[in-house]
Amino acid sequence: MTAAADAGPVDVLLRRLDPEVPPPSYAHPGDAGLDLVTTESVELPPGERAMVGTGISLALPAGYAAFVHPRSGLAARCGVTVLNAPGTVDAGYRGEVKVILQNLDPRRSVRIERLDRVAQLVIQRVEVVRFHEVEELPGSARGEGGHGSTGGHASLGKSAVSHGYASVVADREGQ
Ligand SMILES: O=c1ccn([C@H]2C[C@H](O)[C@@H](COP(=O)(O)OP(=O)(O)OP(=O)(O)O)O2)c(=O)[nH]1
Ligand SMILES: [Mg+2]
Repeated sequence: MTAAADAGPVDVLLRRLDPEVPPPSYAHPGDAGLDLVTTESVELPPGERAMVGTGISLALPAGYAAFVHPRSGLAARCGVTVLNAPGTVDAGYRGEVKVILQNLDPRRSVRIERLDRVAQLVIQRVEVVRFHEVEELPGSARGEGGHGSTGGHASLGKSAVSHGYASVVADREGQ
């Protein structure tokens, strides 16, 4: 058993702003996400977004944050995702947790009903860092390579694999 599992659950203060909203709970032991319902009914035409309430507010312990993630079932079935995924709920935030939903289906309108489970909250420990500004950063195996430097996706074609993504972008821009 790990040290984290030994420590047991982290205590989080919860306020329910709507008595019909169930307290967030894990569907199965060991799940990372706590389903969030919405208190609002909204119609989302193709491409549209809406910020909806969840009927809860939290006081997370210092050193923790809650992240609003999409639900994969809603995304796969209806094309509805969380626009700013993952939304960040700061430990000091005392307002209602909101979800910014977007319908990415290009054709179908999606109706969200009050008390539908629309997103999931993942609560995690976060580090507080202190920056030390320097003129030069220490070297590393990766260096400045990024954004596809290790090889392109098949759909980018051969050049992406042989030259890296940066040169594909340059080709497209006619450079
Ligand atoms: O999906 C989200 C994202 C954020 N929030 C709340 C909690 C968070 O602590 C606060 C601020 O979020 P963020 O920092 O992402 O937004 P901002 O645009 O930077 O606003 P601010 O200037 O208030 O920080 O809004 C939510 O309820 N849901
Ligand atoms: Mg902010």
